[in-house]
Amino acid sequence: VDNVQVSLGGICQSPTHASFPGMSVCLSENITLVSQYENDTTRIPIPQDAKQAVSDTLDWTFKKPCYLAGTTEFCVFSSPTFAQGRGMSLVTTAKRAAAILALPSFHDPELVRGANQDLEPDRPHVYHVVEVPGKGLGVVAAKPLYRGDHIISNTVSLIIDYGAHEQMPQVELNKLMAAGIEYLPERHRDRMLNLSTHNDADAYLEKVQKLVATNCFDLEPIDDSPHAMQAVFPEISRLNHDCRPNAEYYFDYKTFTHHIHAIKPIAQGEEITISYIDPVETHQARVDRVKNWGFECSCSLCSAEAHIRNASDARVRQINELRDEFEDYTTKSRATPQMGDLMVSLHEQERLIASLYSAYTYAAIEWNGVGEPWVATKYANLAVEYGLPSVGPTDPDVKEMQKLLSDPWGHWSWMLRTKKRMSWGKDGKEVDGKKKEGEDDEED
Ligand SMILES: C[S@@+](CC[C@H](N)C(=O)[O-])C[C@H]1O[C@@H](n2cnc3c(N)ncnc32)[C@H](O)[C@@H]1O
Repeated sequence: VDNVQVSLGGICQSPTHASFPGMSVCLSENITLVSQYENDTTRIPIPQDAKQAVSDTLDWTFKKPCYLAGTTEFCVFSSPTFAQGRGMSLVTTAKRAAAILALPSFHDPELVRGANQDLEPDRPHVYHVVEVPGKGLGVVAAKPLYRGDHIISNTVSLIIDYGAHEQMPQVELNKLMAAGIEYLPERHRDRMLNLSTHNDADAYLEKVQKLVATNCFDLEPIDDSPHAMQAVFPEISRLNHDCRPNAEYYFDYKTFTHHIHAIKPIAQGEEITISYIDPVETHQARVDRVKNWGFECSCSLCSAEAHIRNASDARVRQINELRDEFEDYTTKSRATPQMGDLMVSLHEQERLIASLYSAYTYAAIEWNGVGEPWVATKYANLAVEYGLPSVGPTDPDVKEMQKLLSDPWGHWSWMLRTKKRMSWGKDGKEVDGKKKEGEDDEED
C-alpha cells in the first residue's frame, strides 16, 4: 500500500520566488536565435528556423531555442497541434522530449478528445470563474455537485524540467519558458498569459517566471531522469486553496491530462477548492507552506479558535503515527484492525476527505490480515469509491482494493498479520516488507 503523502503529482513544492543556483552556463549554437530576446519586455518572437521540416514521422513542430548548461542542453519543444489543436510546450532535454513524444496520447488523438472543455463550447460547464473576495479569481459550482462528479480536465500546456531549474540561471530559463508559451495557439497562449502572478511583475520575463511559479503542479519523472517536472494547466489554475478542500486532482500520465473531481457535495454557487499542500500537517506547518503562494491561509480550519486547532493538530500527529504502524509489515508493527477503524474515524473528524481512501485501504488490509473478509470488503469498497475521484482509476491503492474485493482470501493481505504474529510460514522466519503478489501460502 503506497504512502499517501502528496509530494509529486501535487502542486509545486517550491513554488514561488525560490532562488535557483546559477551554474556556469554556455549558450548552445542557437545563441543567435535567443539573443533577440535580451531586451524584450513584451512578447517573445518565434525564432525563424525553429519550425521543423514537415515529415511523416511524428515529431515536435518546434525544437528551439536551446541553452547548454554544463554538458546538458535544454531546449523548447512544442506541438501546437496536440490535443485537437490546443497545443503543448516543454522545456527539457531531447531525451525526455522523445520519451514524452512516445506517450500514447501523441499517437492516438482519441485518447485526449474532449479532455479540454474550452474546445467544446457547446458542452455545459459545471463551473464559473468569478472574482472571489481576497483571493483574486476563483472557481464556483454552476450547479449542485456530488461526490465523484467531474469538474474540469486539462491536457498539459507547459512542462518545465526541474533539471533546467537546477542547472540554468533563472533569467535564461525564463526565456525558454516564454518561448514555450509563445508557441501555443493564440487562445491558449492568451489564457496562459492571463494567469495570476500573485503580485505585479515589472518585466515580461519576470511575469512568465511568476505565473509558472504561482500556477504549477509537480509531475513525477516519466523516464529514467531523476528530475521531476513542473506543469501548468490554465483553467485548473483558477482553483484557490483550502486546507480542507471539496475537490481533488490527479494526473493521468497516459493522456497527460489533469483531472479535477468533487470529493464531497458542493452547493451551486459555492467555491470549488483544492489543497496546494499536504493537508495532513499541523496548523503552523500548513500556514508556513501556504505562504509560498504569498497569502495567509484563511480557510475554516486555519482560522478556527486555538483550542479547535490544537485538537486538530493532535489528530494529525496521531494519523501520521498510525501510518507508520500500517506501513510496517514486520512482526514489530503494532497495527490492528481497530487501529484501522481509528484511522478512518480520525480522517472523518479531520475532514480529510481527499485521503480518506487511504484510511479505508489501511483498514481493509488490517481486517483481512486477521481473517475478517466481510469487514475488509466493506472498507475495500469504500476505498475504491473514495479513491476514484481523489486519485483516479490507475492509482496502486485503488487497484489493490479492487483485487481484494474480487478475492479477499486470495489477496496477499489475507491472514498476513496473524501469520506474522503466530510465526506461520517460511519456517517461522520473519519476512520484511509486505507480502508480494503471487508469494505462496503453502504453510496455511
Ligand atoms: C493558482 S492561483 C489561483 C487562482 C487565482 N486566484 C487567480 O486569480 O487566478 C494561486 C494564487 O491565488 C491566490 N489564492 C489562492 N488561494 C487563496 C486563498 N485561500 N486565499 C487567498 N488567496 C488565494 C493567491 O494569490 C495565489 O498566489
